[in-house]
Amino acid sequence: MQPIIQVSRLNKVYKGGFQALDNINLEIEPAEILALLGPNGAGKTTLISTICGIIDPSSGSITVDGRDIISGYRHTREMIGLVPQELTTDAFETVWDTVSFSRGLFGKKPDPEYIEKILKDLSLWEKKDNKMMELSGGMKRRVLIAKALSHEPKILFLDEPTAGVDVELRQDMWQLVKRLRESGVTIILTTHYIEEAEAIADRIGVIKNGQLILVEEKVALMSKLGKKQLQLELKQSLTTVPLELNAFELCLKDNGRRLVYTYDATLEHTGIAALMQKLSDAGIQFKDLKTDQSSLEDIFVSLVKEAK
Ligand SMILES: Nc1ncnc2c1ncn2[C@@H]1O[C@H](COP(=O)(O)OP(=O)(O)OP(=O)(O)O)[C@@H](O)[C@H]1O
Repeated sequence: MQPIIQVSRLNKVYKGGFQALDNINLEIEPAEILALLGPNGAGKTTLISTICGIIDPSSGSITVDGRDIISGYRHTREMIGLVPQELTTDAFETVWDTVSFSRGLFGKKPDPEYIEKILKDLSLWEKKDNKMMELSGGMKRRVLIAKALSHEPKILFLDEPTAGVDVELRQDMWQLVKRLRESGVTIILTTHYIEEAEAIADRIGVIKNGQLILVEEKVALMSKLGKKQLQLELKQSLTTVPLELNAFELCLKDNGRRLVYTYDATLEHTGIAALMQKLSDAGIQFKDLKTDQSSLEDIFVSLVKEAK
């Protein structure tokens, strides 16, 4: 299948010389949900703004639906809905007017039935005649999503969609994103919340210092979560791991005072019983033992550290 978005060797150097994107290559499939994770200032907003045509790339190319975003700007921009991070709406306009106006900006004929549907989907129907300034922060954020969907885009970018929203609204948004994907919309979101990526993404990309340091299927990434570590604090320190324990690929830490065994917790036979037997045969005694499980958060933190 042809990717709906293809980013090749993309670089962005801002005026003043700061390189915000460094040789980004990325393909996004139709109707997938891609979550972009990364620390503050990593380049997430710059990347999505460049794909949306709001920021000019310094070099490299981007195609959307097979068309170049610069030479085919009209078509590619029409394909895209963008929900920005900042709340930018006219305080005195009503919900209905602001959403309808956004549709008009794309030269689409008015379609009150469609606008009604999205307002209902976003639980905004009761507020359709309210002025923007009369809405809560979470509602304003939903209006931004309604605006982004007003011209029926095939691709939706959400820049930190649930920053500062309550747990209930966050769950609603996740449901909405999944429903949109089921209707064939491709979704790219940036987030600081690892549990958000875990809950809805098909793939996860990690950006650090303008570089895409990883893009992986969430399931594959999560399978790494099945890895657990058994930490054995030894009574007497070792200088090396005895040969007869080679099969367990143990790691010796803390100047030989700690042995670490990494195993797959999802397997029926973890190898722990066999390890215990071998340790006893070798006369290795331990004072204490504990297990650690890596979370997506650990994986993320270590990836970001490694990339320094
Ligand atoms: N117009 C600009 N001129 C110069 N530098 C900029 C400009 N916009 C962004 N930057 C810099 O580019 C880097 C990436 O910013 P960007 O907003 O893309 O990060 P981000 O990953 O979205 O961060 P956050 O999670 O904080 O929103 C930052 O160091 C930022 O200061």
